[in-house]
Amino acid sequence: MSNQIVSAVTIAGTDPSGGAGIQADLKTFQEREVYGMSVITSVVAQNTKGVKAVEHLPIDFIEKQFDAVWEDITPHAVKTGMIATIEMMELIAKKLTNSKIPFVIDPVMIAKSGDPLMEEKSREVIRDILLPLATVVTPNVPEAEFLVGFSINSQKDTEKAAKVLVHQLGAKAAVVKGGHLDGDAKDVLYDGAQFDYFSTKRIDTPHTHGTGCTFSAAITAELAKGKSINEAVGLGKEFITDAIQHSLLLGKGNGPTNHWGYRLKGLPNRGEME
Ligand SMILES: Nc1ncnc2c1ncn2[C@@H]1O[C@H](COP(=O)(O)OP(=O)(O)O)[C@@H](O)[C@H]1O
Ligand SMILES: Cc1ncc(COP(=O)(O)O)c(N)n1
Repeated sequence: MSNQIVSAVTIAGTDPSGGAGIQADLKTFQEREVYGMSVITSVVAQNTKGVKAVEHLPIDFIEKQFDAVWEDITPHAVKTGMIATIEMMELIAKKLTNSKIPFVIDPVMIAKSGDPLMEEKSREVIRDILLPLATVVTPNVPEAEFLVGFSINSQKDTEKAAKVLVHQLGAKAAVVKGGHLDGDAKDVLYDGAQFDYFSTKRIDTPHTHGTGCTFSAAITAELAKGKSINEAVGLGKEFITDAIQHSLLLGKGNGPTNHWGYRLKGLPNRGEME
């Protein structure tokens, strides 16, 4: 792929304050040297303090955006973030059923601020019609609990959930993220054959707005380049850790991560520099 421009597309909602959603995904693609494209599902009036309003785009307009990308520039990988309604999920399933490119699903349900980003009745539909198409699904603990139907309180539960996501719900691989558990930030990857663990010390910061979006976008970018699932998750984990470590002191709530944080490796974080 050395002379080829690698591209990826994100299908998701927006964050005008720039830390999550489409904006976080495109910044991440850019930092990973992947040409980023987007299909917007919902326009969200939100910032680091929370969600103020949501407008879903009409389904035929989402389809027009999708077709505008695909008829012109075939992406090397695709990811989904916020997909709020059943109709949006059915559209994406229709479009991606015979797709051969890697497909990362970040099953966004509730923002860190506690605001719902997916209609409750859609949760079973993403599980039933989209998960079987996923190359990698990247739920956080509450999302994984909903998808598998049992609570997750330990590493054993996390491993059990990852197995269910693959063997019963049809994803090729699952990363259950440990951001919401106590202790180290330990993510568990299961690829249908073995477990791999990606763990870092928990960084003591409230500035984690958009961490899930950024992590899954980095994984998508690496899969677009042809990396294996294991390599892509490892690189994604390094990327999100540096982004949290050097998170920006922006906003009045839970601030955004720093998408160029990897360039500051080894340097003091912003808080220490102040
Ligand atoms: N405080 C933290 N310190 C280090 N890593 C974190 C922290 N919070 C989340 N992560 C990591 O960020 C990634 C996204 O996880 P998470 O925040 O759980 O996602 P989501 O945004 O979907 O809730 C995971 O790799 C997780 O381990
Ligand atoms: C459009 C959109 N997609 C995803 C998230 C989740 O990000 P987080 O859980 O960090 O708030 C968000 N806030 N907005």
